[in-house]
Amino acid sequence: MDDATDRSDALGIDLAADRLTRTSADDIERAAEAALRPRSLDEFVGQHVVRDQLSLVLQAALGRGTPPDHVLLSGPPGLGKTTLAMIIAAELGTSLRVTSGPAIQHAGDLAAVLSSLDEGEVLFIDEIHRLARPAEELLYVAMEDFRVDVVVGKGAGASAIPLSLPRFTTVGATTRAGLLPAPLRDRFGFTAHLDFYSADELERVLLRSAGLLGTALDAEAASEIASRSRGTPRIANRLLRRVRDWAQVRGDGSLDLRAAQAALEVYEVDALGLDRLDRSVLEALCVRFGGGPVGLTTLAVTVGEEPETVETVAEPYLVREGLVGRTPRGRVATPAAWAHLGLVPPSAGGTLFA
Ligand SMILES: Nc1ncnc2c1ncn2[C@@H]1O[C@H](COP(=O)(O)OP(=O)(O)OP(=O)(O)O)[C@@H](O)[C@H]1O
Repeated sequence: MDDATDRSDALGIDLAADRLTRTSADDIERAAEAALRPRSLDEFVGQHVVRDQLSLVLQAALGRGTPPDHVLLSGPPGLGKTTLAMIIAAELGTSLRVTSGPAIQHAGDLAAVLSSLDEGEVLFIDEIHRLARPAEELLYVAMEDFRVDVVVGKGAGASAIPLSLPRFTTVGATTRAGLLPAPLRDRFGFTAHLDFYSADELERVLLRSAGLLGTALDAEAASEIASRSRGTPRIANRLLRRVRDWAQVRGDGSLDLRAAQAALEVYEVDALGLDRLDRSVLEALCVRFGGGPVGLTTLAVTVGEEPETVETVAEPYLVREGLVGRTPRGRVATPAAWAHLGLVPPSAGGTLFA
């Protein structure tokens, strides 16, 4: 049994269910991530307000001996929503069942998951905004009344047989809270939004991860990687693994500033931490559309991505860094975007290199 499986088992995670929703390449990446996941609220770095609020919710529930209210976690990818769901189950001393909106094609799929839950379990629904409407409606009733209505037969002769469920806690995760219908949102007693991490917090994530990987990361290297991790622990951990590769293959094994800078150059992570997708979006905005405004769909087609990927993966960080603005007429490049690409905005003399 590998370390990741070991840790997952320790948290009672239903890996088999998780695998149903993942490709094998994702599995490998997730196994590497799993080994670095914090396992308790105390180990979870940053997000102080969310941690404090959640800790209260969990302690109160434990004190009462009843499952806590349903929890909704929103925020960009890689900020710790899945990790928090696992921590919630671990802190409650119960097991976690994992599924996702796209994995549930029909209401019957969800009914099957719900009816297999044990008392007090945590049901994690990743990408909950992508649940099909009939499944969503079934979930309303399950979350509120701990009941599913199993429909038997078709057409006029169909009837609903109520099936009561054990009390459980839903933890929903979404990168797009705005897409959740109000009736579903209202059924979560606690909602939290995870924000990008500061460089200091990411340094702590990195030093902790390096310790778990059994490597010594020096302070300068930690600071360099943190500043190029787009405020995201998943990216910080991924870059750390790439720096470790570089140090092992091309360096002398030390995870120092030289190794960090050289590896980040090989992997085309620029000074702001922008990756290829971020830069394609900026370049399309500035070079192709003269700085905008341009609609999300057009922008996504230009960079060869789904609009949802551009909107949830690239855009939040570009907006936060002040490189892209969102206006009612579409996305616009800010002066900082032109400067970052080394270009001069058209009003200042055309899309020439500065
Ligand atoms: N607060 C944190 N402290 C330490 N490590 C963290 C923290 N948050 C996330 N991580 C690390 O980042 C990785 C990604 O986190 P996680 O899978 O929970 O993100 P997510 O928000 O669920 O992403 P997605 O929306 O893509 O599913 C985890 O493996 C974990 O090691």
